[in-house]
Amino acid sequence: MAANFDSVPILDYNLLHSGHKQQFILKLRNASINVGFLYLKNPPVEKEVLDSLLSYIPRLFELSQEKKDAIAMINSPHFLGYSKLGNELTKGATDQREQFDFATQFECKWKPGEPEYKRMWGNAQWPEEKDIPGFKATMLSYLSQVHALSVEFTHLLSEALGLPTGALNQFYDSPENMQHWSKIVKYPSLDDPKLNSNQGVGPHFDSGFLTFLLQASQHPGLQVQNLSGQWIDAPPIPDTFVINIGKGLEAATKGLAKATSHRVLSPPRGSTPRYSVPFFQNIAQSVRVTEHHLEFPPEILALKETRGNAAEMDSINFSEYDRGEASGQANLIGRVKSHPDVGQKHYPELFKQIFPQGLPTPTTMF
Ligand SMILES: O=C(O)CCC(=O)C(=O)O
Ligand SMILES: [Fe+2]
Repeated sequence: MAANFDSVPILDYNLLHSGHKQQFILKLRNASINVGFLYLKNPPVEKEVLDSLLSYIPRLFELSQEKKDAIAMINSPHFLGYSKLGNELTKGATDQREQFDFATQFECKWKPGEPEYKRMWGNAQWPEEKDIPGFKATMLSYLSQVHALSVEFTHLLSEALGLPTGALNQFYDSPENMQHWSKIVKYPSLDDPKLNSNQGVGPHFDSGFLTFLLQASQHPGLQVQNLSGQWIDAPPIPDTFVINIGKGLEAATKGLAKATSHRVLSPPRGSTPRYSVPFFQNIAQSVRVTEHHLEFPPEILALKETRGNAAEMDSINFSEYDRGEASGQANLIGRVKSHPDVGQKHYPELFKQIFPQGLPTPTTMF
């Protein structure tokens, strides 16, 4: 029997600084092995920065269509920029969300002849300062605070999995050689005449190490799939982030830490839009996780056996990690599948391998 879950555990960051670190670590062990998701209450991000970001989000989407299109993702070999509603696919079906993909600051280092995936990291496209003064600075300080938390979290996670504190550092390059992604997402309600399904985002796994999600409005809609395939609600809880494990971390731990499928349902009729801000922690692009071996204590490995494995899931996969691909390549394939038009323009050879028939016709699933 698989160890199933029927809710997402809540871990209080304050436990770490009030003499209860061990309690936190034990909860993190359970969450990472058995659930793949957790809420982090009282995360160490300044309230001022959070409030400022929250107040910018509706204004960002209220920019004119012309200004949004000026920074469209199709301009960017880095898959950064604006995607209009219905421009993104999850497992071939259209997602009903509008979004801006941003990232931590990074100058593209790719040179012709080097692996293509290195071209994927580079400058974000930002709206013009005069159109939304102060937004870029706010977003960058938000990203740098969440980034600091993500580094701390990999250390906590190492301890939770019975490893030395720095054991996961081998998957990282020095900070100036790393880029991490984030995006700001709007899910319109079913009142929007442009919607042709309730798939805010379809069932999927995240690709990287850890995701730190800010649910930026008070809407339910996020759901997490448990081992028997049921969808468990993960509604917004004040002063929390939702943190989940990506396929990269799952592969690096040979399935001990679990990546969990999740999705978002569009807000119902009569509702205001739902907003969210995920931060995706990357690992070094050249790392092949299959070449790294982590030595877990037997009593921790035994917990994986007790958990068991999930039934087959209707979610997109990142099997490239297990096939020995560089993590950058696994991510690039994921991006081309999600944004085929951008892939076709900037990575035509890879695009042809993935979509030999040309641009896919999206399916819808109301
Ligand atoms: O918007 C959300 O709450 C989740 C988004 C998500 O899972 C993703 O973009 O990977
Ligand atoms: Fe996700």
